[in-house]
Amino acid sequence: MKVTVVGAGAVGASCAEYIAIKDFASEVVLLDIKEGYAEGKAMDLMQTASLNGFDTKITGTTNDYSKTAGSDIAVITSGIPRKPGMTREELIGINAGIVKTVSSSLIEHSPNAIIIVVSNPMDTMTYLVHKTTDLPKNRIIGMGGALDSARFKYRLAEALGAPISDVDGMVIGGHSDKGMVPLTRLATRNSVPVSEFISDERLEQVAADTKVGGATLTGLLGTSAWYAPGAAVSGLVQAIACDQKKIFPCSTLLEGEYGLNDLCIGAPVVLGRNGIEKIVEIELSDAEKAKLAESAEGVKKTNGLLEL
Ligand SMILES: NC(=O)c1ccc[n+]([C@@H]2O[C@H](COP(=O)([O-])OP(=O)(O)OC[C@H]3O[C@@H](n4cnc5c(N)ncnc54)[C@H](O)[C@@H]3O)[C@@H](O)[C@H]2O)c1
Ligand SMILES: O=C(O)C[C@H](O)C(=O)O
Repeated sequence: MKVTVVGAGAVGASCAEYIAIKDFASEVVLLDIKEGYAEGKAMDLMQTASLNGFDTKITGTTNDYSKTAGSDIAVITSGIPRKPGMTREELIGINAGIVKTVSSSLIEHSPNAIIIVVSNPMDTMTYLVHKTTDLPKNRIIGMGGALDSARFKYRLAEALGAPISDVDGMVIGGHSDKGMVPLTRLATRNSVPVSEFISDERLEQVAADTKVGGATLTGLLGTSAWYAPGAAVSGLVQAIACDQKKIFPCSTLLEGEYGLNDLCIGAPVVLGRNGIEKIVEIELSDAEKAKLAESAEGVKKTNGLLEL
């Protein structure tokens, strides 16, 4: 199993590290446009192999896509991150050009690869890959919901005073400060609805904190987060590589599901060796449907800024 990660910056390197530590891939290729950077990150990571006990071979290259040839999975993290006070949508001007070039170079050398898009604004970048390549929809996956759901579970555990392993929950919708839809109604603590333990007001606060999870970290760090994003990407890569058939909320092209069309937005999907093997349609309440429709409007507005 060969995995390429384009962008050896904060998220790309974190994702490569988690993939290697889980030891399911034979090879991870890091590619960056900055001279020597991916090679340096790869060497540093390889020097953790004996310490962390993995055999995955990590190599780096400066923009040489021939080194990525034959990849089974390719992750796109290249692009600029936001700074405090910015929205993800403001990154579209620079990142759209990068994602378009990178996806075309990746596919040229790895025509069978499954592409995972991470660069922001992620739902729009995922849509851009659909619009500018001829890959089938199951092989284009946007990562956002897996991360947002991990943040939701963190906030839920905090509010409940419970261990995170006791908590389950999912965030669907757009990966944006306003567009996320944390499904509070369906969140559970060991199969019991969380509303049995905390007030509606506290649950609303959990949802609000989840939605600004990325912005909160950007304010603290001066740039956006990388550990949880990297771990979330590695989870998707592992589900595909190991044909796990796990459900994650991912940005996927909707063609009528949830009453939505012609956009990529977060919805639960089954991930296996063929990428997105099924879009799972869960019964939403009227309030949840309205929030998802509003989120979709926001994503479509950003998609409208693309020069297609
Ligand atoms: N979808 C998500 O949940 C999520 C989570 C975190 C970050 N992000 C996004 O991921 C992107 C990367 O974030 P980061 O913190 O790793 O940024 P970073 O600046 O640390 O790394 C980005 C890397 O991309 C490289 N790069 C730029 N143009 C390139 C090109 N054409 N080809 C190859 N490499 C190129 C840069 O040299 C840099 O090393 C940002 O757009 C950020 O907003 C998304
Ligand atoms: O917040 C950001 O800009 C990066 C990423 O989308 C995140 O949620 O951490």
